[in-house]
Amino acid sequence: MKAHSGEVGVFVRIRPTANFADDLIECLPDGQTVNICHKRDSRKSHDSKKSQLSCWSFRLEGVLQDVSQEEFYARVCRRVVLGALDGYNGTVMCFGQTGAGKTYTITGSTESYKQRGIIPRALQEVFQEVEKRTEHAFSVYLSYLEIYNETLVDLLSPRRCSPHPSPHSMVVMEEPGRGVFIRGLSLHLVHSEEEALNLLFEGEMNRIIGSHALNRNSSRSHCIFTVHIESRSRTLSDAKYITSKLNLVDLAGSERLGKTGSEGQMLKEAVYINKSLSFLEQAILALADRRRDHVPFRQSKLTHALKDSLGGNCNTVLVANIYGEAAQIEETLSTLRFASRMRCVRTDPAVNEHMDPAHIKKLQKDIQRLKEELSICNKLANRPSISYESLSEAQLAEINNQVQRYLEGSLEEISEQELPEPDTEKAFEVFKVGQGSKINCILKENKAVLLERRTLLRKLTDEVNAVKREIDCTTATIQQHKELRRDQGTPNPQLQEPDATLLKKLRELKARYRQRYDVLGDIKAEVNYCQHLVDQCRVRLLSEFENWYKKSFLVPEEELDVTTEKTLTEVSVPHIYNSTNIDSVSFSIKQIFDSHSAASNGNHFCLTFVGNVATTFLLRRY
Ligand SMILES: Nc1ncnc2c1ncn2[C@@H]1O[C@H](COP(=O)(O)OP(=O)(O)OP(=O)(O)O)[C@@H](O)[C@H]1O
Repeated sequence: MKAHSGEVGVFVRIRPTANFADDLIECLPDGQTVNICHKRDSRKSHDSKKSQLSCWSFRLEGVLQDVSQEEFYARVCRRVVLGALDGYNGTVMCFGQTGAGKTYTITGSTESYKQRGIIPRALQEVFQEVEKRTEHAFSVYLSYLEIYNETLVDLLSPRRCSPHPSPHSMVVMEEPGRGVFIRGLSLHLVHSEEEALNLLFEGEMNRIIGSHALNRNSSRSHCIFTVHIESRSRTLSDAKYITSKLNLVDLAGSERLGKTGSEGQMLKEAVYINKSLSFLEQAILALADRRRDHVPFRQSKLTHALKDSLGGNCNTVLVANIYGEAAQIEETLSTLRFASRMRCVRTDPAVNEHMDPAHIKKLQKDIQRLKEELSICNKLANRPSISYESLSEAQLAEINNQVQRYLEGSLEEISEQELPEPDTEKAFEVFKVGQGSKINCILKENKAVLLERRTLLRKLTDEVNAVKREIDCTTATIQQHKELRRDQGTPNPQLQEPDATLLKKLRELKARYRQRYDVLGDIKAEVNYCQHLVDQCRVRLLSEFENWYKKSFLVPEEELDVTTEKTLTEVSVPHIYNSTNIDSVSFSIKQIFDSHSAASNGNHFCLTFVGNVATTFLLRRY
């Protein structure tokens, strides 16, 4: 799903009633506008029967009247649910007066499957998607929070059965990287729609039982059902994973205190509800006002718990439930005012991506192990040591140079194998002019022959292609002549003079083509053979270098017995300077070279030149 950057999606849902106030509520055919007319008693008028008519127009994302639960879910919630599976936080929140249909919308009617609400449909969709999206491994957790009179209640708490459940142990917390969460609220891992629905029913049941036990009205609380989703790629073994929260919120009904005539417990409940809804409204006003940099989220448990679920990086949808009877017109009006304010809240949904440090460590270990395995495989396959490290600047420059020359045509092939590891680069140069000089010379010669043969091959190919083009052209001309004469009705077209010349030319061209083609075949075979020789030489050069390098640099110190005077062994210089950097070897050799004899560790060495190259040296020890 694409992030819907913009404003909060605000929808109006009208509860069906036989007494719909047609004269006061008008839903326009655009499906987005609802007009409300309200007759108020005129205070100024002495005649109490006289009343003033005021009208308001509200334009929202959608006004839904007489829509089924299925259609409502599809139009309003599906995108938010799918977004949550892609890593976007989502909130669907129902607001409205008591009895306007919030619970019906969020949970649905228990009477029929068809009338199930947003939560069961969202759970079904989540698990259907989890099945479909096989390239990701999903973990789904559920939590169910109730806020009653500023007290947090865990509707799925495993400790609910305890005789002293402690509702005060839960606290709304905020942590960088984790956002807002409720410390102490239980999270339940679910693997299927069925498991998830069982938890939903359990939570509903706990809500009813709790309200009976504590003598309170179950619909006088706010409820937040949250689906926590975590997903990791099964195909990419990266340490990234995404998380999201899908909050499905059933707010307590808003109502006027005076209207209900509540007292006692009911009055207390109504005061708490109105307070928290008014704080919600204040938070929304602050969110909608871009000049404000402080939003008073902490004024109530509800706003604090919903801090990162109202606008911001969240896909937020508000459902304003209204009851379209004339007696409820004031509540309808206030619900729609709240809804239109919510429309001004901006959202900028973003995927919640995280890095897993434990996974990074595991990947580092895997890389190390794989490198070791690879190195063993290379050794067993007698392959020269291959570097899997990123290339040095010098190597990159060399590759660029080779590519450039290849494109210009002065280089026949780009040779990756000739780029040894940075540590061994200098050693390789020494080896090529020293012990490996013979095979290196052969390689160079073979390469030169290969280059020359390839150039010839290219020349011949061009020639053969040119002859072929000429043949095609001559054939086409002869054909054109034939057709022209046939159209003109000229007798015996084959014997025309111009054609005889063309046919002769065609015969000559074909003969040349055959001859050149045969030569081309021979040259191709030669190129293949030379290529084979070059490859062989290259492998030999590199494997000999590897052996030399191992002997020279990697032989353990204790194996170096230079005290036996009798043995006459030829050792290359780096062997003596075991594990010494090649620069210091070159420097030391220069010193030895100056004196033509050297004493090191009490042993005598004699410097020998191989060929005429001063940089090629062997030490003879006695
Ligand atoms: N769209 C609808 N279609 C059919 N019946 C509905 C619809 N909306 C609400 N009702 C019915 O209206 C009654 C009141 O709805 P509901 O309990 O959902 O209201 P509420 O806003 O949650 O109230 P409260 O704030 O008291 O919890 C229920 O019997 C419900 O089945």
